Amino acid sequence: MNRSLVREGNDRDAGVVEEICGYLTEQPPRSFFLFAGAGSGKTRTLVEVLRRLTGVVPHVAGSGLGRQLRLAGRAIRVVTFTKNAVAVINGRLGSNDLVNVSTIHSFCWELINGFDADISAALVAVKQAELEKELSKAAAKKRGISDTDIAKFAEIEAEIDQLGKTEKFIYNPDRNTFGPGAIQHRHVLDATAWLLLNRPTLRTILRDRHPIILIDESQDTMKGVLDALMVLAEPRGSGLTLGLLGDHRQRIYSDGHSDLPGLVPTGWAKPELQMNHRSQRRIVTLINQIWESKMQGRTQSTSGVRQHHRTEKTGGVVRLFVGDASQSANDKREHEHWCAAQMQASVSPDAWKDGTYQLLALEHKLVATRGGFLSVYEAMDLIDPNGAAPVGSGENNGPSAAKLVLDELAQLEACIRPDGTMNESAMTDVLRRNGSLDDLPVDEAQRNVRTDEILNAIQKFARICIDEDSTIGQVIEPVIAARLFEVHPRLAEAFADKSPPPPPPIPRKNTETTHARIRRGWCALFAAPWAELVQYRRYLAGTSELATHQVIKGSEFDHVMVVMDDSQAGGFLISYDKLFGGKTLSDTDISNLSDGKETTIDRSLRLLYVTCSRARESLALVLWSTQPATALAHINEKTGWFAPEEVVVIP
Ligand SMILES: Nc1ncnc2c1ncn2[C@@H]1O[C@H](COP(=O)(O)OP(=O)(O)OP(=O)(O)O)[C@@H](O)[C@H]1O
Repeated sequence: MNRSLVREGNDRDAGVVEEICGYLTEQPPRSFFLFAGAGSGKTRTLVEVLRRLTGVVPHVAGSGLGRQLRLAGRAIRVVTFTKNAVAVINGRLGSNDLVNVSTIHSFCWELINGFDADISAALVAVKQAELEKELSKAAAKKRGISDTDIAKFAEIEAEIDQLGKTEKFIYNPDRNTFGPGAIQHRHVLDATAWLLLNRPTLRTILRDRHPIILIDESQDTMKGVLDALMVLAEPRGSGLTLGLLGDHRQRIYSDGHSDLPGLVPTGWAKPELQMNHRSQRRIVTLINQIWESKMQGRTQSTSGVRQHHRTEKTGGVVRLFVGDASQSANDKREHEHWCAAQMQASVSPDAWKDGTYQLLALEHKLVATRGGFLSVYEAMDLIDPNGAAPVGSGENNGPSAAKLVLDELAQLEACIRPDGTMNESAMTDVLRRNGSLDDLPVDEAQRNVRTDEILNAIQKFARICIDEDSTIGQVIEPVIAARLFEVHPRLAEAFADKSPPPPPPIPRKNTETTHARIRRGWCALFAAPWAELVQYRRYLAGTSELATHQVIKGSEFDHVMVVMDDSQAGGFLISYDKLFGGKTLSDTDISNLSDGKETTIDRSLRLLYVTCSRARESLALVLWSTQPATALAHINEKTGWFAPEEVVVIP
């Protein structure tokens, strides 16, 4: 179905809702891929389609579909990337029994939960494939299979054995689950993808429940699940219709397909949203230019819809600040404040004050450095790499084994007055809430002994807590000794073990067993400053003005500063310095390029695209380059992205 009317201005996309309703109500219905760029109003489009298909807004074909769904007890399934997105769609849609909205994790778990024997078979098959991959990787090593490799194989084999024996699996889509039978997010997605392809009953159940599935952020949706659903949706009329919404320019996870639009079957419809309702003209122009730039080192195509800004959004301020990467982290932080002051002078006196702009960093380690909680973050990352940082798709509570320091002790610390004394009534509340007073002895004398023990421990805790030099190990010592709270067995065991940490592995030379990594993490956590926890907890809770690109999916802010500092990024997959010409391409980049494989430039460009497109009004890009003069020359002569007055040298 083509849009019969050519629309202009802000109404350019006004026909897309009707177009999609048409595809989904045709006989047989037609799957589609909606190309929806940054700020294009994807959520609004989705909600308007759902309203029409379920009879909330009168629509002739839509109300017919709604009636059929209701009579058959079926519902349209919407899969989104974050819990927040689920809440937004449900909020806008209102109560509607013909639509189920959930994250991909909940969707998959609802589908497979209870089929324990099947989950076991699927996970064993997936792990077996992983083991075979590890075996052939190790066998190909020049120096032969190492002892650590053998230990790693044994770990995987033990996992396979365990999974094969598990009779009941437990899982919570919103947080990491522990204990017998507990499986993690990745397992649930892997098992679902495997089962959809290998168990016909599950396919029938899915089609019976949800004849239409709409998937938001499809560019980042785990390939395995997406592929399985795409198989089920073919041929047209198979009983399952898919609607994928996405923007390949905004792909930031390696889980997603590298070229989703290229994989969409030919019979699918491909509607497009062309507007960017979010940003001012200058920002929209910049993101168009970034995407279209044919720079050296790029393999991904420049395909994608050139966006139009709203007619009334004709302003916007963009600056690129370039400084020397060899400065200390503290100097960089101070200079970033200086950049904010320059932005304030260019934008308005009310903008760019502390707390009024969002700082986006490349990755968690950089945020942790800027936020002053690097030791705690690195330790938590060793303890549980999946739980240490906020990911945006669920509640971020940190590693669950470290709950004592992240939760109960934070509550207790909040009862300490600035002079170091305790607010006793607040403290009693905390103890009561956490069940610490439940088991007081009945005998009065013993009861008094126990209460004294508790009070002494709390006083000691308070004293150590307010000392800025205290380590986490020192603070928790009296708490554990007096058994003030229930302590996770893994924390208790790690604290009791006084052996030194194992040495860290040499990067790219040797691997490390999971056990050794976790042990290093606990040792690092006990040695880390207690004072860092405050910032770390804020970061986890999402209340800090610092964030990484991963958690800002779908978010928007008036003023955004993107800090680009490869030296503190802690990875080699991304390099802004290469993107802006401060560094030349490596041999690996050049070999990837000639093999047509994704390069550092491809990944860095997409990240830049995502971060820049979060800004509504103004955008400051701060590049810390190893060769600032070379980068500046490249920026001015080669990119064409910035006017001369938009490029500022950091003194
Ligand atoms: N038709 C519209 N008219 C006016 N404003 C709109 C319209 N559609 C969306 N907006 C506004 O534009 C902004 C971006 O919309 P939204 O967050 O839904 O975009 P998105 O497509 O999800 O973007 P992204 O993929 O970048 O997260 C929001 O502030 C939204 O309220």
